[in-house]
Amino acid sequence: MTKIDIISGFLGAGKTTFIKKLLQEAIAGEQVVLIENEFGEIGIDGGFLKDAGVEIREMNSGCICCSLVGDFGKSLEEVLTKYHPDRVIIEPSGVGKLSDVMKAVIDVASEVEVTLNSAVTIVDAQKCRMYRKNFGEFFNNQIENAGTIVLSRTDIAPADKVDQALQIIRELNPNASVVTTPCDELSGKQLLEIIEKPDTMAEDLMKEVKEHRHHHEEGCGCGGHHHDHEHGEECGCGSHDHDHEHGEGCGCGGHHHDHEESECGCGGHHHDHEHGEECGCGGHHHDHEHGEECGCGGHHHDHEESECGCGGHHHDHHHDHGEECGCGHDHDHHADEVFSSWGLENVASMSKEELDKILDELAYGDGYGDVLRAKGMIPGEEKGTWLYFDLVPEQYEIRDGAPEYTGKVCVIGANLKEEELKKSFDR
Ligand SMILES: Nc1nc2c(ncn2[C@@H]2O[C@H](COP(=O)(O)OP(=O)(O)OP(=O)(O)O)[C@@H](O)[C@H]2O)c(=O)[nH]1
Repeated sequence: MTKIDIISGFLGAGKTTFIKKLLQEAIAGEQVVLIENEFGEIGIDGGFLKDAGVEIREMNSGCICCSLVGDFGKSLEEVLTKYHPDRVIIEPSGVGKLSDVMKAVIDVASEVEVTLNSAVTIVDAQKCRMYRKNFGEFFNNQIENAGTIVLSRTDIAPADKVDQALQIIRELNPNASVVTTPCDELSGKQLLEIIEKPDTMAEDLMKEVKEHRHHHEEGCGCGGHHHDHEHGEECGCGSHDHDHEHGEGCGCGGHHHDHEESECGCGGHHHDHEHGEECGCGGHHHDHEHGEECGCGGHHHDHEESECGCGGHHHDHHHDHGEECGCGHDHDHHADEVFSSWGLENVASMSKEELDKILDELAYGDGYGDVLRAKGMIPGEEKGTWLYFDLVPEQYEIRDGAPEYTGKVCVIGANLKEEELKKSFDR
């Protein structure tokens, strides 16, 4: 049965680096298909992985978590039937919600014989706190749903940053295995062993799928999206119209739940859940604890220490007592409400010094907006030389690389100043 591994992580966390290590050192003999979902417009990662003989599917036109769920499912099914690979590695976009990607896989698993083998999240040890504070809605979800968390940059991060990151991870997900040893010091095989350890989240979901499949086989045969589940039954099927009885948890990722006796009254897209009930459904909703009412009619609540950067409606609510937000904004934004990307092809040559000056501003200044990730390959001044770069906040590198067919740049962030980017790169 094909194994599916999801390797998630925020923008620039180190997903590709980690996948390359697995491919080279742990699963070299297997037939692997990699499905990459880049948020940026231009697929820049693809090139070097192809050299490893891996079949790559790029999905660059949106986010698996949002509108592409259906397309993603189709793409995954196609890959499975066409290649019958031993393993499919999914690299969701850095701003994808892991729970959504897991649900999309589970959806496919109810139709095709595959198993969700692992859900891994790579977390940048140096920037964990900052990302939780500013982009908690996306960042926390990736941590909360992971079976294994791999801390990246523990080779360069100060010890106190690593401790801080660990503390945050433990708050959000007490159960995941956490790799704190720098990946360079571990072999790919060791890493694979850790991620293949029984992953309760993935296992629980798979159990639900099997039960669901069984239920199907038994004879609904409708092929459609309407199932009734009895008390205490869990479906996890990711479809949209289910009736669940009182107190039942569904985890289905759909949009219509009927639960009695609770009303938030906020006018947002949400589900009603009983006291202390958790839905985890990935729908548009707010979490209100016990008898809390917001009644604001708007869609965003600000919680202390959190900024979403989405430019939307913000209200200040302080949800005390057993508050569950943790980030917060337990409200669903689509990634493209918060983040945008800017890309350019046919970038003209520039000197290393010129590029360094631009990258310095991208990484440390605010002249281009809140830049979270930039990468590219640009012809250097001397004929035949190429400058490759990788950037995350407060960190970048420029390295020499092989000629590409054209110069490309991709920048991802919040509130990007596109005019300024254009002035710098499109000269
Ligand atoms: N020092 C150090 N650098 C790292 C580590 N992991 C990743 N990097 C660097 O961080 C940059 C981004 O790494 P990628 O592996 O491309 O990150 P990603 O998560 O795939 O990025 P996107 O898919 O573009 O969001 C690269 O320059 C890597 O060399 C690490 O553990 N230590």
